[in-house]
Amino acid sequence: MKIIKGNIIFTPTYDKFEIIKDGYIILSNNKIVGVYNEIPKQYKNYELIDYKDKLIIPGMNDLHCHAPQFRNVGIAMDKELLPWLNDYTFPEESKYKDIDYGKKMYSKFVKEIYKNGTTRVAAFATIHKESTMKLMDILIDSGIGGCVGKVNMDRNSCDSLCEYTMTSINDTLDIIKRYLNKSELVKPIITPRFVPTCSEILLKNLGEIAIKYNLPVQSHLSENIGEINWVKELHPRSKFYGDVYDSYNLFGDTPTLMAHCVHLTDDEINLMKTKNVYAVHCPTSNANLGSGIMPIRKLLNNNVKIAFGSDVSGGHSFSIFKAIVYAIEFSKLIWAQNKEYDFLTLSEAFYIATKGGGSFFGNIGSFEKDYEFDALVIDDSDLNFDNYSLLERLEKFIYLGDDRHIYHRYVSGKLI
Ligand SMILES: O=c1[nH]c(=O)c2nc[nH]c2[nH]1
Repeated sequence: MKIIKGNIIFTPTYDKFEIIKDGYIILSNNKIVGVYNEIPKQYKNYELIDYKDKLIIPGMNDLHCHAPQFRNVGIAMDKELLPWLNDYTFPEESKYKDIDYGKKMYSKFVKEIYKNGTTRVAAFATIHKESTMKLMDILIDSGIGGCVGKVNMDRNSCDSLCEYTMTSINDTLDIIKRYLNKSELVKPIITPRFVPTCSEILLKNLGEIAIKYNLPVQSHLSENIGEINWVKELHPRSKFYGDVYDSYNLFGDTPTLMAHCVHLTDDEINLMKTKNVYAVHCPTSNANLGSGIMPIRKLLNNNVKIAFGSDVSGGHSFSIFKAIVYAIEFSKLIWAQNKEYDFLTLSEAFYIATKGGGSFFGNIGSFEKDYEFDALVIDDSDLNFDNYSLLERLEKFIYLGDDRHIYHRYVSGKLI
């Protein structure tokens, strides 16, 4: 048992912050027993870690990013999705055939997400088996939790990234066998890159593997109009983009993340809701690649699960705090044009970054009883120069802070 003391802030629900000044979080192993104003008598003698006036908040969950695009973060944003993939992204990802390059760049990537307060991540690797396993090992060593996908693509890619279908399937199976039980915190995830780069036979096999091993799925959905039209051409009988994944058991038959979701049809939204498919909102990427703005209020009104993704390197920031800010700002731009859709509040965005995204991994992202203790300790002393309330301090840190304000990071009860 352990006791953590400080100014505790979290969002059990979308609509409100729970704030406990000088409060106590009681931990039993990696899980939360409760949050209290005073230490209950029976716990008085346990070890206490006193963070004094610092803020203690849940860790950030990044539910969509591309680790092998590390080199390209902050550059090469002058094109829309499909030419951007061909001209900048695929050439960079091809380099991960070289395991030493993979090791070097994946180490930098993991350091960067660690710095920015990400405690759980869902990451795309590349098609390359050896480099993908390196990324998994580096993540395991870092203490950050999450899942990593070997990317599958066997058509419509450059030669260096176009796999033989059977190689794609066998390499995926090999990684699953090696990593399914290697770590409690880092697991494999089935990762068809997106419909245009996956043949039907590949999609069919990946759906079967996901179900057989009960593995989650991650991919891209309805990000860009050119991409959506291409999917229509490739699959003329499908009702909408997500219907292609659905027909191969890759749309909610196991827990599923679909990144972007900018241009969804109403039927697609309904299916996402019915099958509990997460829409992963990647606001900076959607802006940088000119894809559009995810209609977040419409999705929330339709009870679709939402998480945030940094989507590096379409996105230029590793910080999920920045995703919170951009998501709020973009929702205000939509609201300014159409008052039918209320903008996102701070508590809603904070909930999405913590408990919303965390729910993909289990009881993660809140300080309620039985949640795993994933947390950030924030030292905002240089931002806290007047009589700000605790909520104002959090807001100021979210808008103005950076990794230098993150004093400690916990994942599943362990200081990392
Ligand atoms: O933003 C994106 N980044 C990618 O790497 C990608 N691949 C397919 N679709 C994609 N969208």
